[in-house]
Amino acid sequence: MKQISLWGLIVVPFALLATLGGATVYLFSTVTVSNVSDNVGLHYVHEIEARVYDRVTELIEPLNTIAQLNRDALVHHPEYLENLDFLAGRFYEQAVSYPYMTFISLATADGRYVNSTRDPFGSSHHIATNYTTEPNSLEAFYYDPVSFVGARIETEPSFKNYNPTTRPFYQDAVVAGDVVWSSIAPYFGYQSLGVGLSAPIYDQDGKLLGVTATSVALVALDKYLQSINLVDSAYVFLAEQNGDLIASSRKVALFNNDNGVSTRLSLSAHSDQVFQRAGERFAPGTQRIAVDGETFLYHVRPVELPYGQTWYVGVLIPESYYKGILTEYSQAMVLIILLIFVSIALAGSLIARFIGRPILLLNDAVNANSLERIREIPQPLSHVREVNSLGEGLQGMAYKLSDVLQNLEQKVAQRTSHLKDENELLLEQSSTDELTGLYNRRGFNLLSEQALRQAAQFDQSFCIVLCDIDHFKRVNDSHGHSVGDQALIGVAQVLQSHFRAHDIVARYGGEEFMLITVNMSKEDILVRLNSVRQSLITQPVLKDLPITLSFGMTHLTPPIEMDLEALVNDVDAKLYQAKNTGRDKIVG
Ligand SMILES: Nc1nc2c(ncn2[C@@H]2O[C@H](COP(=O)(O)OP(=O)(O)OP(=O)(O)O)[C@@H](O)[C@H]2O)c(=O)[nH]1
Repeated sequence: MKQISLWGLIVVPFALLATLGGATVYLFSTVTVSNVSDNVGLHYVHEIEARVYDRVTELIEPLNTIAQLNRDALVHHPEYLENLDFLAGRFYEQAVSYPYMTFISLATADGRYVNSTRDPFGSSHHIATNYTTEPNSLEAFYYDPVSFVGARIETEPSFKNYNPTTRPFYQDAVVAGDVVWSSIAPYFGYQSLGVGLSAPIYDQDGKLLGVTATSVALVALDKYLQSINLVDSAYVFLAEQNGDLIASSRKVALFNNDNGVSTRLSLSAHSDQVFQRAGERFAPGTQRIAVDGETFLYHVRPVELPYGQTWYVGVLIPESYYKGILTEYSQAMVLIILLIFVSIALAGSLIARFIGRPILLLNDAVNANSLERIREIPQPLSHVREVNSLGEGLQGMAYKLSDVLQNLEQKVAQRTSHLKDENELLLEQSSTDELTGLYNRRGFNLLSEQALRQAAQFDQSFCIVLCDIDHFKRVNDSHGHSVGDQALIGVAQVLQSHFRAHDIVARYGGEEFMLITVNMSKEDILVRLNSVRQSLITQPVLKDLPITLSFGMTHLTPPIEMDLEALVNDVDAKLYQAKNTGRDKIVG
């Protein structure tokens, strides 16, 4: 079976997963970026538009509310027209809460005029009338909480022959017979466009009593658009249906005053190319326009105002911005996923290291086939409890095995030595004749070859003698077998006592003895054999029962050339000869 390391088992799958996961997220995010990017862009656009929309309605609402309030009040209380100072105070107080409410005014059908005038840039707020000091003389006055029209403000300019009934705000309202928008135009003396509502006031009989009007400074919207924290290269504007700008996110003069004639700035006449292109393609809805290599998502939304008025808010954002955000987002996702997988792989690698290395160490120690190596395994082996306990278990086992082996070795040594002793005993027993204690035939065979080799090697004489007790059967028959045994033991002792310790004296058969001497002269041997014969006579082994021996003898002098078998046959033949020729003799 194919094997894989623990490290490979943990790290490789996570590395593959990281690659696969990263690639999948990258592909998915790339597709997603292209699919959802426009939605993201539009979402951003709609959010800006909604903010502009809210700001416009917030600015316009009091314009309408106050005009309506004042018209309704005067319709139901035409007697108020008798006290225009009171109305001046009322207008002033109405304007206080609205910083950009530049004018709240009333022009009566008989040409009197009163208003609350507020500087759109916040430097002054006062009352103006054209009747206080002299008819048709438009002058500025402080607000007075008691008399409403307070002291005249000398620093403010005054205008003679001011007849409000000839002014467009009055004329337009009368012609329309209802609330009407003024056209958007610059205020006299102020760098701000303004727009107003004029409401004609009729009594119960339908008779025109005058016109009340409100006006608001559109610089509020211009400032607001410039205050929006737009992304780089994004644009937002507010324009009328004809493309004339009301406000824009780029700070630029929205009108020109040339010798008292004012000209509004239109989108298509804007100095910025993006506004120009937006002006050319100015229509509600979503479009894409390209300017200088940059593509913009362009959306125009109508802002519906009361009395049929519609303005338009336009937003342009560069595609690179929102696509860039999404791409960055998706790249961050890919990076995070890769980081997560790499972290997991690293953690896995550490785990593999914590588990795998100690296991390899254990494996090496076990494979070394040495209990010593296992006993030398460092402790603690690992920070992982299970692996550590495996190491401890193995080490404990190695110690126990060592003890067992040591005991075993001792036992084997003891047993071996015992066996050796037993072997030696057995060997001795197997070479020794039990009855006489002489070598038996096996012992003789073992030693006689060795003696023959020695004599041949060292050029020594070699003598072999075979002797047999004469008529031994009779001994057994007449005295019993155990007496026969005593005779055998006695003869053996006599033979052995007449030869050297290293000479070989063996019981060769029942009552046959074999004798081998090396390096002993024939004469010396004959002397010894005869001495044996003599000893058996003088010192009989059995009382009253003389024992004689017959001998066959072969004595060789160097060089020794006969083998043992031939020598045995030779002495056997000589013994046979001794037996057949009267016994109790030596044939050699
Ligand atoms: N007691 C006793 N007798 C033995 C032993 N081994 C052999 N014999 C006897 O030795 C006798 C040998 O007899 P034979 O072979 O006929 O020879 P012999 O009677 O000695 O006659 P010759 O050799 O011709 O002189 C037998 O009676 C055997 O029973 C033994 O270990 N003990």
